[in-house]
Amino acid sequence: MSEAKRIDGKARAAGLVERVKAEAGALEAATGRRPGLAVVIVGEDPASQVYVASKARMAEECGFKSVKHVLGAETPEAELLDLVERLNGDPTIHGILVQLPLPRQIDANKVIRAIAPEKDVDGFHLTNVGLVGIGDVATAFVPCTPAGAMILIRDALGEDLSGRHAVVVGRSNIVGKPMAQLLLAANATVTIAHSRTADLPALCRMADILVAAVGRPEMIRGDWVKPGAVVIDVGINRVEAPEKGEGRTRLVGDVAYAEAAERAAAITPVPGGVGPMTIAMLMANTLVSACRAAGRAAPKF
Ligand SMILES: Nc1nc(=O)c2c([nH]1)NC[C@@H]1CN(c3ccc(C(=O)N[C@@H](CCC(=O)O)C(=O)O)cc3)C=[N+]21
Repeated sequence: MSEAKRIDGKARAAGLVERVKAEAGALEAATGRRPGLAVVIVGEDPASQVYVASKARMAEECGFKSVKHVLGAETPEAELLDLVERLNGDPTIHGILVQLPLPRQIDANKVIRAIAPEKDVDGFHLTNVGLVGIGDVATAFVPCTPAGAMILIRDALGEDLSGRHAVVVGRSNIVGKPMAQLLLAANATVTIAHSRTADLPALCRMADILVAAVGRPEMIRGDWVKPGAVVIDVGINRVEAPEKGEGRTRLVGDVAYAEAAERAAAITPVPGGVGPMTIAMLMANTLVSACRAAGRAAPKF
């Protein structure tokens, strides 16, 4: 039985971060300006706290100014909108990320629309969504998770995906839809599947590129994978791990890794796959925003 190549997203992300760091140094040397990233978190969700902490750590690692705003879980929407307005007007801040999900009293769509599109390093604002929609991925801020996944796919298969069938399982605005659009922009033939798709296993077996973004632990089984496929697992699910002891947990993806690895040509692990790439792309987007604000040509990632 042949074993798939394990795609090392952690190492690839570290390489990207090194490049971001070097470019940030060059920007500062030329203009005296440092990229600035503001991360806003509302409420105390422990998982969110961990992600926010790693984003702040990585920003500092890149030599960025990094600010974190932690607001109480009961914060009114108007107060968050005020903060976004202040960050929009702050010339030392080039990227604004409002951690999702938000508490129920806050309309996330309204908040995202309040972020200045040129500081929307998550790529969630309608302007950036529209730019990706028309295929202008060079101008847009592309959402970090699909952007990072796309780099791994290009590493495996090259720039041009003509003739390849990509199946994206999941239709969210933050992963599934933009992922499909990026694959289309690279000339892949794209199918978007979701919970209402008929015979999902059979459809997945047709995929040369299989992207799993459903949020269901190990839902995609080994026999759903076409032999030789490239499998990108976007899922990050925390499950109980009694084998590690009472009350312990571990992370698994949306793909049953060991089974799928027996058939795939290449596959991303969880952890250590798409997750670290997401954070690296956030740094890349923030650097690009700072370069644009300084009127300098931005590097391509
Ligand atoms: N406005 C907004 N933008 C986001 O980009 C955003 C968000 N809200 N809300 C939450 C999700 C989640 N997310 C992750 C990023 C990296 C890892 C990551 O690096 N994971 C590591 C493992 C981390 C661990 O061990 O817990 C890995 O996969 O190897 C995970 C999750 C970004 N998100």
